[in-house]
This record gives sequence, structure tokens and C-alpha cells, in this order.
Amino acid sequence: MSEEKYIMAIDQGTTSTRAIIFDKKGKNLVSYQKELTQHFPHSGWVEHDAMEIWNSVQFVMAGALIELGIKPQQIAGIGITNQRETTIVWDKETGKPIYPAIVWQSRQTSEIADQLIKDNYGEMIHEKTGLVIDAYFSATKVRWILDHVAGAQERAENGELLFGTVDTWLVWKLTHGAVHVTDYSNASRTMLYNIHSLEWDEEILELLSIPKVMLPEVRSNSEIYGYTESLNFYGGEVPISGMAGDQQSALFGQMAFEQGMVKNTYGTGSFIVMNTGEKPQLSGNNLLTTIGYGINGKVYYALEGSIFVAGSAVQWLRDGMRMIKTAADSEAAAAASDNENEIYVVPAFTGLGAPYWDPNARGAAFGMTRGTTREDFIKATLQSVAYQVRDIIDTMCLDSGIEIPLLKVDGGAANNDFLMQFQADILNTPVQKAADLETTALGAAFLAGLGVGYWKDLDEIKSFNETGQTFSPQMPEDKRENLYAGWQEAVAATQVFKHK
Ligand SMILES: Nc1ncnc2c1ncn2[C@@H]1O[C@H](COP(=O)(O)OP(=O)(O)O)[C@@H](O)[C@H]1O
Ligand SMILES: O=P(O)(O)OC[C@H](O)CO
Repeated sequence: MSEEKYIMAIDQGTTSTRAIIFDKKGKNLVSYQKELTQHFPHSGWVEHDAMEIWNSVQFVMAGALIELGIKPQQIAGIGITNQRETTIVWDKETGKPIYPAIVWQSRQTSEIADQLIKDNYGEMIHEKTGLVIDAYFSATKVRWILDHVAGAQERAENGELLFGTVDTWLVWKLTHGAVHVTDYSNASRTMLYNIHSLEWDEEILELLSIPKVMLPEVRSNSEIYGYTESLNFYGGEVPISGMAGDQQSALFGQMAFEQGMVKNTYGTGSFIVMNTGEKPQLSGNNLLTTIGYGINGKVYYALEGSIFVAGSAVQWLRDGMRMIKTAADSEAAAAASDNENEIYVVPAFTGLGAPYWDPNARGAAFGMTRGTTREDFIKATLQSVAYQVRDIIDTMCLDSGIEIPLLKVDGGAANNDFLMQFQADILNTPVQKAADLETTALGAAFLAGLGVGYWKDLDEIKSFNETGQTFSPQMPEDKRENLYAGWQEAVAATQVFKHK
């Protein structure tokens, strides 16, 4: 009797690593998770131990197999999805990183980014990569490592060092150093990749003195990149057949295959991504143009708005302000606020992302009176997430000329009904939750399953479509616009105060 086969997705996120096993109907059967240590060596720096990332992946893969009670040989394909931009440089011979992974949120390379802006490279880099110059992307992080580790530049030039984002690092480790690849979606977040010619950009590489020999080969999002080395995977040689950055993977998992479809993932940050079809569309309003996915010889582009602080504002209410015990408590507290005197919280803790890109802004609260309560403050913090999403969706509609009929949502904070209802109200657009909020992993599983023929095509995948609750707008127009105008004033006032 032949044994049933499954697809495994590895979701290597900023705060945790998960392995999730899906069946033939795209159903999530088991999810196994491990938290990841966050290192903050200096103010504004965020680093991970790349070996801990790798160990956590092995741990969750084993855990998921054991929990489901299946053998590695029953995995038809593995899909990898990952925190994007996070940068690792390692020694090709020893397989050891030469410096910790510099995490996407880290600001330690902002001086390099500022210099590029001062030297007027903004337009050239935007045109070629679709990105806005910022320390967020991998390019300045690679430069920083080559500058700060003794002898690294020379060793990189000699071909002794390799660079990779987390996807690349994991495939390299899983294949025991045999395969050094990335995919279109991750490459498009490095600020080194030309999204039009689909090549590493020689001019940018030269500008930053990054040797091309250390870069991975860029491949599609769904194909066999290599096989797990049997020692790494308990005797199993399993194809690794799908790969995408986590936000693009969520777009795929939400089945946003058509031009104009938009998803928003409410995690630590919040990332709104619109499928814009087969032609890259450069934003005139500071959104990012990025590659959504490339499959069957076609590349699909996307517009993205990145909000750095979303669910982490709720963590701040819990751990910093100590106003709530759990993130979920924020829902009842916000619903209990009946103050007509609305206050605004602008959670610009690490500056403001899209569409403002103001690295020097810092958090602020406005409109408080003697009557303002804890509940009002919690409500305003949740509302700040929804207002930031509106800032981006409005900009996206302007840039793309596309009206958004529906916002598909997922991620941890999408569990908050108060936030979802307010989101629908402030956008005046229905908000539809995914049936299973692990959409990021589902996207990687779909890509991996398509890559090995486990699923035939997109039509088969579309037949699994199941949606969760939909929140319909209920707020009167004048109230919506008054509230939003107040938010815009609050953001403008926040930007007047500059962090020294
Ligand atoms: N019910 C809730 N209400 C508001 N925020 C929540 C709720 N549940 C989780 N969160 C927030 O969502 C985030 C976790 O979501 P997750 O998708 O796991 O994030 P990530 O992938 O970035 O680690 C945390 O920042 C947490 O504060
Ligand atoms: O790990 P997440 O879910 O917080 O996502 C991080 C993003 O990919 C950063 O661009």
C-alpha cells in the first residue's frame, strides 16, 4: 500500500520558526514552532544567530514529522518562506557565518544608506530595484559586514565567502552546501537586483563594492532547487521545490493571483501587497515595487507598503506600558472605550515606513484630556494600525489606478475583531479574514507542491479556497473622514519633532 504524501512548509519568521504540514486539500495538519532569540547589541540594532536559525529549522521539521507520525519520505516537497532582507555572510568551506544575521529591522547601516541618498543615487536605485534607499534592505547590510569583519572584503573577492538572505542560507544548509540559490521575491528585497532585467545589477554592485561571486543564483519561486541531504533529514532525500519571501508567500497563500488583488498581513509589522500583474509599476508615492512571484516562466510584480510597527505596538501596550496582560486583551479594552473625544497614538518607534519613510520620527500621542482613560489609549493604539493601512491603501489606489474592492487579511493581529471592524470602517472596504491565518506557510506549500507536481496547477489550488469572517464597513462617511483627517494631522505633527 502506498503511503500518503504531504507538503511541508518552513516559515522562518522574525520572532519564530514554524514547520507546517499540509495535505492534498491544502489543509493544515500540524504546526510546530520554536521561538527565536532577539539580540539588541546596541540601540536600534537587531541581530539573530544564523546557527540558531538553522538549528530551529531542524528542530521544527523533526517536531512536525513526529507530531503527525510520518516519515521524511512521505514529504513530497518542502517550501521555504522567510523573514526577508535579513542578511547572512558565511564561509564557504566551514559553513560558519562570519557575523550574526543582521535583521531587516536593524538600523546599524543607516549611515551607509544616508550617504547613498546624499550622493543622489535615489533615483537610479529606485528605477532599477523598485525600492527606496533604506537600511531595511540587504545591500547596506552586506556592505557593513564586509567593512566590519577583518579581511572580509578580500575573502569575498577571492570567492571564499557567500551571501544569502534566510531562504538561501536554509537551502544551502539543507543541501549540505551543495546549492546556493535564492528566488525572485527575496532577490528583489536586496536592493542589488534589477527587477526589469532580472539580473544582479553590476552598477549597484560596483557602487557598493560587493563582489558578484558571493551572490546566489536567482531562480523561480516554484521548481526543484535541490534535495535535502539525507543526514540532515533523517535519511530522507526530499526535494526543496518552493521558496518565497514571507509577504509574497502570503500573497500567494491568499490566492491573490489576479492583478489588483491585495492582502495585508498583521504581524510584528504590517505588509500590504498588491498583485500588479506582469509589468513592474514604479510608485510615484514612495511605495515599493517588488517581485511577487515568478512561476512557469512568467514574473508577476507587486506594489508593497511596509509598516514597521503594527502587532509590536500591541506588544508595547503589554510589555512597555503594561496596560494589558495579553495581546488579545486589547480587543475588549478598546471596545470598552466610549470616549467621544478621540485621541491619536502615532507608533513611530523606529521612524515611519511607507509612505513617509521618515527614519527620524518618533512616537507621539495627541488629544488627551483629563478624561482620557486606559481604554481610550488602547483603542487609539489599535486604530493607529488601521490608519497606517489606510495611508498605504490610498497611496496604492493612486499609484495603480485600481480601486480595491476587498482587503484579504491574515497574521496574528487579524484575530482582533475590533481592529478588523475598524479597518473596514476606516477604509470603507470589506475586510476578509483567511480561513487559516497561516497563509504565509500555505503560500510556500502551494509553491512547493506545484514545483513537484503534487498539485497540477493554480486551478486545482483555487478549488481549496475557503475564507473566514468578512467585516463590512458600517461607519458613516462624515465620521470616517473626520477621524482620518485627525490622524493625518497627528502624523504631520509627529514629524515636526525630530529624534536627535
Ligand atoms: N488578538 C490580538 N490583538 C492584537 N494583536 C495581536 C493579537 N494576537 C496577536 N497579536 C499581535 O500579532 C503579532 C504576532 O503575529 P504573527 O503573525 O505571529 O507575527 P510575526 O510573523 O511577525 O512573528 C504580535 O505582535 C502580537 O502583539
Ligand atoms: O517575519 P515577519 O512576519 O515579521 O516579516 C518580516 C518581513 O518579511 C520583513 O520585510
